[in-house]
Amino acid sequence: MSTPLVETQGLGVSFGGVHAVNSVDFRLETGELRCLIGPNGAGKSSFFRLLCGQYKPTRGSVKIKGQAIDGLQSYQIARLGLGIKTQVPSVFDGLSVEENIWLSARRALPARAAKTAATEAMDTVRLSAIAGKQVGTLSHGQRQWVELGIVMAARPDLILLDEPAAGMSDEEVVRTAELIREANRHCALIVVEHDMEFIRMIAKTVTVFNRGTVLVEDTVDKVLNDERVKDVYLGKDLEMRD
Ligand SMILES: Nc1ncnc2c1ncn2[C@@H]1O[C@H](COP(=O)(O)OP(=O)(O)OP(=O)(O)O)[C@@H](O)[C@H]1O
Repeated sequence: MSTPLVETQGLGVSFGGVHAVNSVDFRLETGELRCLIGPNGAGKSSFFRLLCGQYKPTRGSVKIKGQAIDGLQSYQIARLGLGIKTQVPSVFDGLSVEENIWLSARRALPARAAKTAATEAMDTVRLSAIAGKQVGTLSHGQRQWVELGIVMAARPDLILLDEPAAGMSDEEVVRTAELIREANRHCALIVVEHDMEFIRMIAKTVTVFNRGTVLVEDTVDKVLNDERVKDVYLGKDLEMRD
């Protein structure tokens, strides 16, 4: 079997008596698109933070491309090919969409490769029509897409997205789903999201967290019909769009 892009074994982090993440064995292949769901407090954000080195594990390990990341700083983990939209290093409101995306590419790559990567990222997020617009003047949805373009421009192998559809209109959600599928032609993604309809639009495999552990991992249809999943969401609406 080939080396997975991400692999965790027995991964856990605790805060006092709270086991935010507990004994998680997780595997993501190169180029995969995976959604993480789970009720509030299930451990999804903590798991993300462990993957990018923001939290140090209390137990277990995280490997990216076969390399253990313990002891590495976040910037060193980013150099392994990890892009995180919630941590877009710098979005300059006074610069244009294109300038922001180009700067991100140039920070990560030599000049020639940066030009290609920036052009590709602009294509992926379909913002050519507003390439010259100042980012500070954009709508919430457009800004999210610019941020995705900024992450894409650095040519990561894996992007972590935390609730990319939050606060968006139905139309923006559909477009965001399309952009994520497009981004997935270039790299793997792990997406944490509460909006189940959005998950249906993008997901193949879904990992369900509950109380810090992986409850189920399966196709989106099987997961959404799984009695155990329905149980953990009991009393909380599975957020469905009409
Ligand atoms: N830095 C921290 N200090 C103390 N407790 C924490 C910390 N980070 C997470 N926790 C606790 O760990 C548990 C899991 O939290 P986490 O934010 O990872 O869940 P989540 O699935 O992302 O929830 P949500 O969907 O509400 O964002 C919660 O009980 C939370 O209070």
